[in-house]
Amino acid sequence: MKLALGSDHAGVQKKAFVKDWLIRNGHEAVDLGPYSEESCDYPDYARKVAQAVASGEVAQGVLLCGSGVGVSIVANKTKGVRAALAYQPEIASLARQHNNANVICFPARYMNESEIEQCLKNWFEADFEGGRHERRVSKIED
Ligand SMILES: O=C(CO)[C@H](O)[C@H](O)[C@H](O)COP(=O)(O)O
Repeated sequence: MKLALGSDHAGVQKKAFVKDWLIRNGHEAVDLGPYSEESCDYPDYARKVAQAVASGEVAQGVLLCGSGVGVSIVANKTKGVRAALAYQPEIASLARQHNNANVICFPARYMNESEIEQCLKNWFEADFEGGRHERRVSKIED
């Protein structure tokens, strides 16, 4: 799968981990920045990732900031994006199963690499369940 990645300075190290993990697991990772730990503003990068997902340039996105909250707020302002803040593996599964989320957001300052890895595994293993959830997701799009 082709994914776009973005963060702010707080997420840049864990973004590198996610990028490496994605490539090792057969995905294509488009890193939209930032590329250093110099202080920057998460809306700039979250918007880039959200637009890449909404345009169909990539299938899904991964965003990181200190708490994960800022990037998820920004990404969810782009029509067609359903960004989920995944802070534990079950939430990552449910974000796909119930919400058909297409962007996963991580709190880089509050999760270690192993916790992020388990969330990524769950995210890719889970499928949207449709049914009653289809109706609810349609209401989001409306
Ligand atoms: O936007 C955030 C909160 O939702 C992120 O956690 C940012 O990474 C954080 O605000 C950055 O803070 P800093 O003090 O400028 O490093």
